[in-house]
Amino acid sequence: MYNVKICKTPGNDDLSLPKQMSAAAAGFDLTAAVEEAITIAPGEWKLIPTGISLEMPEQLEAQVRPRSGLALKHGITLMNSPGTIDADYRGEVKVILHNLGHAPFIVHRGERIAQLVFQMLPQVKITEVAELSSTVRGAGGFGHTGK
Ligand SMILES: O=c1ccn([C@H]2C[C@H](O)[C@@H](COP(=O)(O)OP(=O)(O)OP(=O)(O)O)O2)c(=O)[nH]1
Ligand SMILES: [Mg+2]
Repeated sequence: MYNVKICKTPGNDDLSLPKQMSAAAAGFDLTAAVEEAITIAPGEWKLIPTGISLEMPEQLEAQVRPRSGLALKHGITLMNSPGTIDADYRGEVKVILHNLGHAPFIVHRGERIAQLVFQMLPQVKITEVAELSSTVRGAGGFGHTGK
């Protein structure tokens, strides 16, 4: 169990903290901290504040992921899905909502717009070498094994 601290950004005391909607939900739903409802036209994307900032242990990252219901019903996804929240980021978590649907999408204050999933990060050190080991796959990729 990891302890993650959450701070509400000023003016957002009325909003709920990121919340799991079932006992073992992977995601903590994020709410829109827009002052007034805003509209995202079809094809447009907008940066939406969530009203929180985080402090998590360095072994973790947080991913911001779309909600499947909004994707299925309204074509709403995230421009950079999954968004990456670094453990040393102390700013407000924001979400780049992208309307791939055919109708304008209205974001209301307090609406659940995305979800935060915490992940373990392996510690990695990068080393430059002249050559890599050979494998059967080699450089084959991008569908080279067929459909
Ligand atoms: O969907 C997102 C993605 C990022 N961030 C914040 C947290 C993250 O730690 C920081 C930087 O994100 P990223 O590394 O993806 O963006 P960048 O374009 O590389 O910016 P930077 O140069 O600040 O790292 O922005 C969000 O709030 N929401
Ligand atoms: Mg970066």
